[in-house]
Amino acid sequence: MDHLREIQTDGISNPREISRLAIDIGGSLIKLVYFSKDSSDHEDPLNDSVGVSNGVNGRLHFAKFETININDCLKFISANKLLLGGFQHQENPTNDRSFIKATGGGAYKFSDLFKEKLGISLEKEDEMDCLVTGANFLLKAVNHEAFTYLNGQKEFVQIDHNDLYPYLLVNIGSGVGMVKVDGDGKFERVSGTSVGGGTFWGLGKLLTKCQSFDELLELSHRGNNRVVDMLVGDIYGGMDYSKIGLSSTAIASSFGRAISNNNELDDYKPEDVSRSLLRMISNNIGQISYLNALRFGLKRIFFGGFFIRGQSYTMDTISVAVHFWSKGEAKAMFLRHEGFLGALGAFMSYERHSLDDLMINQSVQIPVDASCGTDTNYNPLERDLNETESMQCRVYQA
Ligand SMILES: Nc1ncnc2c1ncn2[C@@H]1O[C@H](COP(=O)(O)OP(=O)(O)O)[C@@H](O)[C@H]1O
Ligand SMILES: CC(C)(COP(=O)(O)O)[C@@H](O)C(=O)NCCC(=O)O
Repeated sequence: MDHLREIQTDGISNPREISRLAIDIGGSLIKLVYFSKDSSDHEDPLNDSVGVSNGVNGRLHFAKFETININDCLKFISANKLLLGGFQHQENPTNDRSFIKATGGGAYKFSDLFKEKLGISLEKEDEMDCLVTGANFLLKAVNHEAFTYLNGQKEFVQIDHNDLYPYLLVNIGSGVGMVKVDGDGKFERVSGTSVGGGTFWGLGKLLTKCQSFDELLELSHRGNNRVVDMLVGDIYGGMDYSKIGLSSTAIASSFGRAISNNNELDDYKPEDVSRSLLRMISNNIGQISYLNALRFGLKRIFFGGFFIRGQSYTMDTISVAVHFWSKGEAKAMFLRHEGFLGALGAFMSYERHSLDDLMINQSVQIPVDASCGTDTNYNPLERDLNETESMQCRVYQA
């Protein structure tokens, strides 16, 4: 995890310019979102497009840590002085923060630890609320946020703000939550499954003995699931079962091949096991998602959560499942800031409350000019942003 810290510190040129931190502490990962003011920026009273004044230019930064390494996260916050208000600090130097917005189960579990180690309270925001706020924010404010992925082709989706709702939001974290979203703050958690990212990582670790999630993913790239999975053709003597629409190469039973001989786990290559597991879990989530979309007549399904990690195979499997089961009626879409929805929602929640004590009435409006990675050689078609992205944005005074 150390490398994550190094990468993330790169973006902070002047720690005193950091302000407004929000945190999402999940079952597997801790996600941080924080704002840094551009050092050259002067508060600008002009903002004709949204009718508010005193905007501050800066960047939103994203960082993540494994929840089991929470001490690394605490050190990162401390070392980079993320708890000190940056631009508001100059105006009122005595106004140090005493709380940060936090969501996810860990906001409860680790509340005392934050108080003890950083002297800060975690102001808890509901996880589902934050997920939806984060997703709506990204879909409305960020160019090139949502994309489809089918047959290796990534295609960005133009979001029509007037025709965004309803949609199904599927967050694949440790477990999986499925939320029907009808508008800003209007949503219902309609389903979920415990077979999610934690299952892939946990089972994968036991079966392959690999040491990190990235290693498990790496293994899956090299694997062949057909060695482990039982295909329709294995059962039907190489033939399709065309009467019910199953080709001979369709998986009839994930891991089913392991019963057909006397092989032990050691007889299988870890990469084949990893690939089969990834496919099984992705396919299952795709299918359950489609069934829930069907329940409510939803055509659009947005997938978030760090299980996805921008992985072609994962996205392709989910997309194929949605496409297959819906007969092409429903569309699977993915989000570039996949794992940061909750943290972004918590960040946005500063706006919804009185910030008198905290921010001298400063609040984030949806940044109409938000765009991603503006000053790097950014190519949204090629980059996986999970680790290093920051987003140009503007914070407005209410
Ligand atoms: N570096 C990583 N370490 C552990 N799990 C990871 C990592 N990157 C991606 N994952 C996957 O992402 C899942 C967690 O996704 P996330 O959206 O952060 O959920 P949570 O809020 O439950 O932590 C893990 O269960 C695992 O499948
Ligand atoms: C309990 C949770 C909301 C916690 O969120 P997470 O840390 O997994 O992102 C999630 O794991 C979940 O929705 N699990 C599925 C439980 C179920 O519906 O069966």
